[in-house]
Amino acid sequence: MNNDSGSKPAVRVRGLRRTYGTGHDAYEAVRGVDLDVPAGSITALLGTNGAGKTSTLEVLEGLAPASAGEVSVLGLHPVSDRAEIRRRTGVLLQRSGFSGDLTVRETLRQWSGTLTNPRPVDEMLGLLSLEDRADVRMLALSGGETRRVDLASALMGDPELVILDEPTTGLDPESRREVWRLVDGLRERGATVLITTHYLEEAETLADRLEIMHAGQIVRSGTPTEIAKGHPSTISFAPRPDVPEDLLGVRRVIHEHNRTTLETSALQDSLTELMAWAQHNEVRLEDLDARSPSLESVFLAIADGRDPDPSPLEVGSL
Ligand SMILES: Nc1ncnc2c1ncn2[C@@H]1O[C@H](COP(=O)(O)OP(=O)(O)OP(=O)(O)O)[C@@H](O)[C@H]1O
Repeated sequence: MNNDSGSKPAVRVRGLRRTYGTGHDAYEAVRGVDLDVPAGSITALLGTNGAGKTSTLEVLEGLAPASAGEVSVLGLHPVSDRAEIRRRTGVLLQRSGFSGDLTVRETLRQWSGTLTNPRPVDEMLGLLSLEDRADVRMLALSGGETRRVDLASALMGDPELVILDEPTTGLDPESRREVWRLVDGLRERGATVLITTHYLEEAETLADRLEIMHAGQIVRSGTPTEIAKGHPSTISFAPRPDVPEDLLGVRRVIHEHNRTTLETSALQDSLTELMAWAQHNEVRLEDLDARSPSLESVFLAIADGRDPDPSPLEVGSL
């Protein structure tokens, strides 16, 4: 693979805006996105439904023009240099564009004919565990199998940059893990990967960097640990309306119908005091759970508007 992008980001986006429709019907789906995808990294673009991830990717892929802003992909312009970018990039769209009449092998063979330096069809069939489906027509495949053919075609040209829009949606847990191994392997080959996903575990497992998008903007950037840092840890148990609210480190006590949750900035201190209170009052805390801040808690806070700092934040640079 010829990765000559040096230390420059493989993808650089500044002030990207994208509007659908015009006049009264205009809707701005992307509202000033800045994004760097470092060369050789796996970067995950995460977001709530309708956050603008696909709308952003479509501009990078040269499928749609930006309303405003600057975009460079492998140092090139997504529209005017589209042919060159396509040669060096593997793209997995959300929807497959292959005809249903051809078999899997015929589909990949046909696709292979459009590439400059394709990896062998049989190698791709093996890589995606599709050998025993090779002679089945595309229309007879399951959703997960179709997704794997799409992925095989995206990776066949041994691309420098791989853009994967929800690569594991519709896959069972085992196939999902296979795809993770495959994506991880791309990093070892020196490729740059930009992936969108709804699965937080996927983003945490795979990505070097996360970009969290909400309502058309990037609201958090950094490694999973950096992003979770600063968010509260939680201690929760079966409902206890009598639990003291002034335990060391506790910022907030949430009483829900089936659970009491303490948010704390000092997990061990709060837990120690809670246990002392429980012992002193002979209280048994049923279904006790204590956890450090997770990407999930940050994501949920963003999704339901509880994000303590909704302004764009470059956590990684702190
Ligand atoms: N062709 C279109 N015309 C008008 N609005 C659109 C169009 N395509 C997308 N949108 C709107 O733009 C917003 C962003 O959509 P987009 O598909 O980019 O989000 P997403 O982050 O990829 O969402 P999801 O995770 O649900 O796939 C949504 O509110 C969507 O309804």
